[in-house]
Amino acid sequence: MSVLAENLDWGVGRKTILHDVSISVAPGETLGLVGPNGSGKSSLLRLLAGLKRPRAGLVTINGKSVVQVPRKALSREVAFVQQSAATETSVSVLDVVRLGRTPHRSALSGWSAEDEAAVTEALTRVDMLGHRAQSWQTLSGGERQRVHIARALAQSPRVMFLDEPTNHLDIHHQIEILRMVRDLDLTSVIALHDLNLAAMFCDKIVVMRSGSVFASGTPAEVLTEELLREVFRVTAEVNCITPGAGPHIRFTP
Ligand SMILES: Nc1ncnc2c1ncn2[C@@H]1O[C@H](COP(=O)(O)OP(=O)(O)OP(=O)(O)O)[C@@H](O)[C@H]1O
Repeated sequence: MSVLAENLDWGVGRKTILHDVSISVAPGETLGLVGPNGSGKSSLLRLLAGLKRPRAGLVTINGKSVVQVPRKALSREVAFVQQSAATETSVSVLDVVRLGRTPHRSALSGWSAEDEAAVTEALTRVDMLGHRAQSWQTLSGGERQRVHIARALAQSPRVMFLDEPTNHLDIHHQIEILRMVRDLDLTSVIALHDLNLAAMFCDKIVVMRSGSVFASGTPAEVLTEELLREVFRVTAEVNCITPGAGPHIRFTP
């Protein structure tokens, strides 16, 4: 499914938070959203997921305006892993991931073998099946993050929005989660702070600055030494070590 944002404006009160933002994600593509703190990445993801309405502009997923699709129907296609999402504390890991199946069930339908298979597969993919009976409250920060990703996967979405999904994760799980999202047959938009991971796993990168798109393109086109200096205020060497792979950034003191 394609995701298209056209000329989005959004703000709170008199404050403009996003201005004239346009992005386009082709079916199956993984788009990385990068930018300094406060540049508007989470706000843009909320607009893309239909949780907020833009003041101007339009978000369409597969040609349909997200704010016009009923929420349950949207949840069958679109999953959103939000930053530090909260969960009721007195539930098990399995309960949390089972919630991901809600959009696919009606009031009358029982728990099906398909639901069970989706939950088991999601837990396996994030390496949390062995924790399924554990209370969510007792999980570590990285384990909680992986369970929230599993809940989104259990939705069997065709589009996924992820807000800093690698937060709290050790380097093995950072790489595994991003590899999995890239390799799944879905369209994804991922807000990320680690520019080397963005270069490794994203087909395209959009760089946000002060609520607007500063640059967009392939990692090699976008992640230049000049852009890193101008947008992120860091000096770095950018090298393409392996032909065909993304650029590698070495930050210099
Ligand atoms: N509801 C709100 N009311 C007032 N200001 C807001 C609101 N939501 C976001 N902002 C402001 O909008 C700007 C963009 O915030 P946003 O969370 O989208 O940035 P971000 O790029 O995701 O940042 P970070 O990298 O720190 O997570 C920030 O300055 C933030 O303080």
